[in-house]
Amino acid sequence: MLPTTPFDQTTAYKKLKAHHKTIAKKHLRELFAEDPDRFRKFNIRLGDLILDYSKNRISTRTRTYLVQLAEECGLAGAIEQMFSGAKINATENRAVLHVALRNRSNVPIEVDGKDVMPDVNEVLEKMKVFSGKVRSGEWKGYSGKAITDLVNIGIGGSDLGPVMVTEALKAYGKKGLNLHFVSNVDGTHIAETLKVLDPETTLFMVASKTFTTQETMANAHSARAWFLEKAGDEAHVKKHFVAISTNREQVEKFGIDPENMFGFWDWVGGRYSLWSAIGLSIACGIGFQNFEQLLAGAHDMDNHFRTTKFERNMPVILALLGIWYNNFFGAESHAILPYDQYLHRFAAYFQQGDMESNGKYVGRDGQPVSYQTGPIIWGEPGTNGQHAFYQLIHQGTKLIPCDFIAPAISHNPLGEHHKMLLSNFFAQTEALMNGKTREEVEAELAGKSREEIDALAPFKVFEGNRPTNSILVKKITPRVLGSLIALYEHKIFVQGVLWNIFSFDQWGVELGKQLANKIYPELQNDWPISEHDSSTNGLINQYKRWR
Ligand SMILES: O=P(O)(O)OC[C@H]1O[C@H](O)[C@H](O)[C@@H](O)[C@@H]1O
Repeated sequence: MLPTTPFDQTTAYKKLKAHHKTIAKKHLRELFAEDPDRFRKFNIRLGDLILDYSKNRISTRTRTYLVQLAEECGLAGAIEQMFSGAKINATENRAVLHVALRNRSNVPIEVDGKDVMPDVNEVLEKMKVFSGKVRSGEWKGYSGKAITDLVNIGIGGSDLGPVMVTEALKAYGKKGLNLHFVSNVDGTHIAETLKVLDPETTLFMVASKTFTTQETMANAHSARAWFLEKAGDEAHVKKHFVAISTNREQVEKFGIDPENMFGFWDWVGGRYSLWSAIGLSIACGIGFQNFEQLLAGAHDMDNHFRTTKFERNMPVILALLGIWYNNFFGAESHAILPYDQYLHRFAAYFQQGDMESNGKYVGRDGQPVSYQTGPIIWGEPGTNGQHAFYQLIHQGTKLIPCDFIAPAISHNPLGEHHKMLLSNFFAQTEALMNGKTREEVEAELAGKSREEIDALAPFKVFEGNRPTNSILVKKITPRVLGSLIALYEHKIFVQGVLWNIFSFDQWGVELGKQLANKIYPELQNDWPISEHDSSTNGLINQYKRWR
């Protein structure tokens, strides 16, 4: 179902364009001074999460127009299509049903007339049994010892989600069971990982939706060779290798017992797959009950997203604010800044989630779009970011909307640390909003000569008016994390709908794979190459001389 009017031709877009001219002149300080009730008007709470979006360059009128934009672009219909299993990933002719993976209500969801929930639950049950055995020590390696180390071998969506979540929920980890993640085809990654491992007590999880990804297959073969060097007998492989994939045939070809295969389906996108069997390392790391809590948290957000009016709908509001800066203020990037060390891979995770989903210039009608689509996503945890790149956010020439995320309760309540951390969290959004006026700077420099003040003051003035969202959560529990991830997933979905692009394919990634596959055979001998441009030839030939 394609929208009839392009995004930038809708009535709401035109209204927003005109409205932008007035509101862009306003300072956030003025908006707050005019309306003491902004916090109440611009916050949304769901369970243990609160989104305060009052420090944005918006008024209630902006929100009204943005919501109209969503309505005109057919968002309500699009949400229903996704939840009901329509094949909205049209270029691959697939449904998009990560919501089914965490559908704790078990209400049937059909794809091609078949309810997917029994299959989903069957795999969850298998994950429960397996993770239980690994954690309890019942699962034994070939020499009869319990497993002490799990190595997830996967890349992209088969790596980033499990890494991010197991790091975020490290406080729920199990002593004596260590998790490792190998993704890069650079031999250093697997070599350094294996250095500290013992084949007798190591279990590899080869995670790949397609089971053909070059990097993952190369790492899996090297892991197998390393294992067999000590274990000797091929028959031992089944105690130390499991597969997570949609491709049974390739799994068998690799030599992994189908008994040890955890399946999922083509309607699970790689970057939305941590809720599926791809989350097996998560379930092993934090325990299946906690994994279920993670699913439950996502399900809470799914229900909120599906049923709440757009004005009060967290993912919709986050998405619309992103569109406001991206398409009206010309912002090119968006920073995600968690004030929580456990969330140190959160921004990296959503680099794939967002940029692989919405990094597209062709609309759903096959024509190039006439407006900006997905932003550049980046970020690091606070306070480290403050001492690195915040200078540019405060005083640079670029507008960078930021999401600040923090838990009220720390898992590690050590002395005054958490209060210090949170005082930075609150202070930064306030400072980004207010900036520092010339008067304030002069007051600060009181006592210095007029000459000194005039020389220094321009550099110490901050114009402020930098927009931020604050997401304050009670504590980073599995349930809260589930909601938080689903919040961003749906934000991405909403933006894709409004920009009228296909958010669930990734043809752009294919090019890199094809090109590498073409050059790979050319590196098998020492003959000079002349088939490429002079730069590529020059580099390859130098490499051949040096290696
Ligand atoms: O899980 P796999 O089939 O090995 O795919 C791993 C990754 O491959 C490519 O990079 C895709 O663009 C990603 O979306 C995917 O997550």
